[in-house]
Amino acid sequence: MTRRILITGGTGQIGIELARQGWPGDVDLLIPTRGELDIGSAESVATWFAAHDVAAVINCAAYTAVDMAESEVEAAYRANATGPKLLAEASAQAGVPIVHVSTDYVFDGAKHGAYSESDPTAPLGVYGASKLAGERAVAAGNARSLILRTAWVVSAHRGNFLKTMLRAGAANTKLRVVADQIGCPTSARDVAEALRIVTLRMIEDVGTSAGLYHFVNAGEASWHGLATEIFAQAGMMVEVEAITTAEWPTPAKRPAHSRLSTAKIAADYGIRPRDWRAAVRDIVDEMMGADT
Ligand SMILES: NC(=O)C1=CN([C@@H]2O[C@H](COP(=O)(O)OP(=O)(O)OC[C@H]3O[C@@H](n4cnc5c(N)ncnc54)[C@H](OP(=O)(O)O)[C@@H]3O)[C@@H](O)[C@H]2O)C=CC1
Ligand SMILES: Cc1cn([C@H]2C[C@H](O)[C@@H](COP(=O)(O)OP(=O)(O)O[C@H]3O[C@@H](C)C(=O)[C@@H](O)[C@H]3O)O2)c(=O)[nH]c1=O
Ligand SMILES: [Mg+2]
Repeated sequence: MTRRILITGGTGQIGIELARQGWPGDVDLLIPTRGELDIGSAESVATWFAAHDVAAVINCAAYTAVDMAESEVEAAYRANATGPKLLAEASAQAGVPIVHVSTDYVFDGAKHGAYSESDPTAPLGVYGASKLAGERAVAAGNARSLILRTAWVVSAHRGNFLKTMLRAGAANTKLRVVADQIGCPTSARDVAEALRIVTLRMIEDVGTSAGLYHFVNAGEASWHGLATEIFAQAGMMVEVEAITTAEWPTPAKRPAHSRLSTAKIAADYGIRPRDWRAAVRDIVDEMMGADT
């Protein structure tokens, strides 16, 4: 029997990589456009689930514009809190698991070690707060739920810091980038692989570990360190000046230290992420080889 998996956010960074994963032959991915399934609309979600039978849901749809969220509060909560709530309830109703993606921005960044799943959350901005509301709605709405927090996602697709740097570096010989925000740069492809593994386990329901998990690539960097590595890998001569957060004012406050520990997903799922530099190399190669 075919196992159908609903993937929302199929045009986003992680959604695109999920579609490219090597799935078992009996898995059929259903990847509706936002027009076909608007996760923020109760009517759209009800209509879609009435018309389709699925074995699991992976929610990669979200409002991800961190600075714009500060002024577009309703839009952020619609996609990041209402949407996950509706999907959790619809999947629970159908008796199937939901895997939901969340973010390091649920933390305030005051901790100096890596955050574990049991650390208290305290988002600094609207994006993080709306994502935290989404996490809670998913956990409350479906007992068979797994929330995967990731961070600093980069890929050859859509908008992300790596693509911003390559574009800015092509137009400027010198850039200024904050060096006092530390996190874990993470490949969308590697997140997608982790999502594939946990989702198949959730469907099979054998010794399944539901709940909260962190997945990021190994190592840590500042945005300045990430930019420097991107230009080195791309062979671009761009001078990257290290600046402080105060020297780059933005509408949203961002966590200073948001490294995530991956000890739990390693222990429960055997997932051991590679170093972020190897992940960046693959993306730069992909972008230099062909235009995506
Ligand atoms: N980017 C990052 O650095 C990080 C992301 N995350 C989380 O990972 C997940 C995926 O992020 P990423 O792939 O980068 O996101 P993108 O911004 O690349 O893509 C967002 C996706 O969500 C879709 N979408 C937005 N609103 C709706 C809606 N109402 N109904 C249906 N679809 C909608 C978009 O569709 P359309 O093309 O129509 O706009 C798009 O497919 C999100 O949960 C995000 O919070 C976590 C940590 C870091
Ligand atoms: C473009 C640019 C940004 N910056 C700074 C601004 C900011 O502090 C930092 C990162 O900028 P960005 O806006 O690209 O990153 P941001 O959108 O904050 O990235 C976040 O996105 C959401 C969706 C997440 O979930 C997080 O994990 C994280 O990946 O770099 C510079 O210092 N110089 C520059 O030239
Ligand atoms: Mg951004």
